[in-house]
Amino acid sequence: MKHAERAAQKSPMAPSALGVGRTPSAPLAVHLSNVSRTYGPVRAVDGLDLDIPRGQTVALLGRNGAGKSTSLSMLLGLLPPSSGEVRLFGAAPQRAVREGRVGAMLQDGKPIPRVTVRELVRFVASSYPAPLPVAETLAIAGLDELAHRRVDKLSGGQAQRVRFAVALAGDPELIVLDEPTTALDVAARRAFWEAMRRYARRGNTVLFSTHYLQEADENADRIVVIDRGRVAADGPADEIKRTVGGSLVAFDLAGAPSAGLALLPGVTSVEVHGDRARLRSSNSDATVMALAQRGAIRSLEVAPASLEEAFLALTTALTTAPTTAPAPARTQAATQRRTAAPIPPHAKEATR
Ligand SMILES: Nc1ncnc2c1ncn2[C@@H]1O[C@H](COP(=O)(O)OP(=O)(O)OP(=O)(O)O)[C@@H](O)[C@H]1O
Repeated sequence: MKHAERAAQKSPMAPSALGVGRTPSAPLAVHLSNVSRTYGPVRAVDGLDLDIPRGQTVALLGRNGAGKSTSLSMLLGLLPPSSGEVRLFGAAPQRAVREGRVGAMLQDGKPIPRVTVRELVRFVASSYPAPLPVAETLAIAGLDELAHRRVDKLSGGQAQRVRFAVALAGDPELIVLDEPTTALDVAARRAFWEAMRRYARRGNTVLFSTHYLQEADENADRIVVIDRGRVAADGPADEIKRTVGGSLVAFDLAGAPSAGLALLPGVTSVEVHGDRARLRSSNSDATVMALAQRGAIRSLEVAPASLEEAFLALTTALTTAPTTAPAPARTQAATQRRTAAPIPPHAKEATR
């Protein structure tokens, strides 16, 4: 079947084609409304709102302990929220999972010994009401060549693609991936994302968490940054970079003092490494003019902030325990205000 046809079948316009016993289509694949989860005194997720329309690929970013895995577990119905509402395709997550509409690849999970890749995928597919044909699953996951190999004898990257195939076997419309490429080498990561894009091109919805910001930038239509269990930013990568990250202005101090740089127009943070100063600016034109007036333009460079810069501006380093008390919801204006916060000096090490 052609991709376009399959995508059309999965559209809200064609509810009858969704498979035996599936609940009627809803426009949203994912709906989380004011969802919170506490573990004793730790508030891991704190009033999270997230709507994902069908067909979108969304990356969930956040520092260690930000609440990503907890959010994904609640979304999949594996963990009950302390409060709030979780719906997948307009129904309870357990129902969507039972109907095969959701596939997941979580952080844990060991391969079953002594079965081949094809046998495993066939077995998993047989447990769903309307599975994807095994050959199609193997092709999407890039496992044609490995179909006859034992799953417990594969490399880490190959095993990860098998886990992806297992998540695909029920022909889900939504796939949830928790740090899917951790510990994979560059080639294995590339192969994995190619497989994921083949799946997404069929009109499916993808939600993945990652610490590799470049992967999010390259593979997601939309990025949701979580900080202390809340949404700190939500939008296309370019928009987040532009509105949150601002620009980076770097120049050689040439022996001049760095005092006062933080007070220049537009400057929101200052880093000095040896003789090189790096300023983050929300108005690079004004910053450069002011530097020119100081005569500080040796080896001047102006560049848009990377997603990593924006991410660092948005998230708080976990130097202390995660929040144990409710904090005010972060609005768009609050997000903008946070741009003014200096980058914590240790922040670069805190993200991979
Ligand atoms: N089962 C648990 N019991 C107690 N606290 C937990 C439990 N699971 C998670 N937490 C705490 O909840 C917070 C959020 O954890 P979570 O695993 O959701 O974060 P994460 O963003 O997925 O982190 P990472 O990037 O390190 O995987 C952390 O402070 C963590 O220590």
